[in-house]
Amino acid sequence: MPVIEVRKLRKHYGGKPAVEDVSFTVGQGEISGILGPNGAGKTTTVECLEGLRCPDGGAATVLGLDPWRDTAELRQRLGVQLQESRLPDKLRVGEALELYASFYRNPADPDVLLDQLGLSGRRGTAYRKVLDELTTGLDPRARRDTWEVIEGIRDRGVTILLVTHFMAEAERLCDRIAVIDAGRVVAVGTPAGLVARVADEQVIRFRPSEPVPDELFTGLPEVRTVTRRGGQVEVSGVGNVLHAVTSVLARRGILVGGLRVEQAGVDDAFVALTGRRIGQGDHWCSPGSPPSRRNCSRATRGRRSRSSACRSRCCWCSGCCRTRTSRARSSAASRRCPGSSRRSRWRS
Ligand SMILES: Nc1ncnc2c1ncn2[C@@H]1O[C@H](COP(=O)(O)OP(=O)(O)OP(=O)(O)O)[C@@H](O)[C@H]1O
Repeated sequence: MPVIEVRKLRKHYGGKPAVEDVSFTVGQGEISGILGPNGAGKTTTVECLEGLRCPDGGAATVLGLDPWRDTAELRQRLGVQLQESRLPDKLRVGEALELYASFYRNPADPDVLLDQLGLSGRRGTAYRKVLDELTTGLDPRARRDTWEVIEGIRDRGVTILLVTHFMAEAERLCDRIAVIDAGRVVAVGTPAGLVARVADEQVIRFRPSEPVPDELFTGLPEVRTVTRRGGQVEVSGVGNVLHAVTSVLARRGILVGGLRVEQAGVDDAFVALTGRRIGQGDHWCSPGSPPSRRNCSRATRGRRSRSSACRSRCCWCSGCCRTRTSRARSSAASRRCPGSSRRSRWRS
């Protein structure tokens, strides 16, 4: 039996669809990824699985439990890395662990956790100080360390649902990926399986010596998509697309710099499946890089404050199942969930 089963999940906010038709399963001990651009419905889907939101339609079970009806039981068995969270700044690391341990009938051993996270000896340190230091140090190596922690948890038999914008992260960690766009699952598969769908595709990247209109390439039968990143043009296509593109440029006397030809990866599969690249108007950070003005595209970029959405996404939550509780709380109207016998104070 799958650990997570989602069937035709639907959730609207004020009549506007956030999740229209989401179905996927996650097996025991898998790391399963949910990948999609901003507003795709990832958070809403995960919040339904955590029992934070009541779906308007469809069904979801986690460990055979209904997240909305069996919330108390489910929370004894579910760990969630929230997208944002707050603790008193001066709470000590040991106290924070004891606080969280007090929520569970069979909590994890704090000493083992401290050891696994390289925080032995920090039990008496204020948690904010530890987080600041960790965040500053979350360089590509720290990111890989975090990936190893996640893999270690999986190796102990824990099932992980991971919401991420990082293609490299999804490719490295996930056994399977559900690609969500506009509230619908557009593909489910292994990273290799998704790439295989566009396996015959090549991506050509170059900087032209002068501006070139998209139409120069979109009219070629070999070309599938044309996208731009700054002055760089990316043309994806099949067959002898390299010859077709370079020929059309040569005929116009346009020189190219930084020419690179790549086989398709997961991000190319994403483009092929959704028709757009994560990063076009989305909050997008380069894999393996700490958040910075260069690689964070939202208004929060460049800010280093603790409350920065950019930082919380990039550093702390991109690798983990996460949700946006603040939004859930603020939008919370008391209402009855269809099929539920309980009334909630703050869920919507
Ligand atoms: N509480 C809410 N009230 C109204 N609309 C909401 C609420 N929460 C989400 N939405 C809308 O629902 C849609 C899906 O949002 P959701 O946060 O689930 O997507 P997402 O894929 O997680 O996006 P992101 O990557 O930005 O977190 C978006 O259009 C969003 O604006």
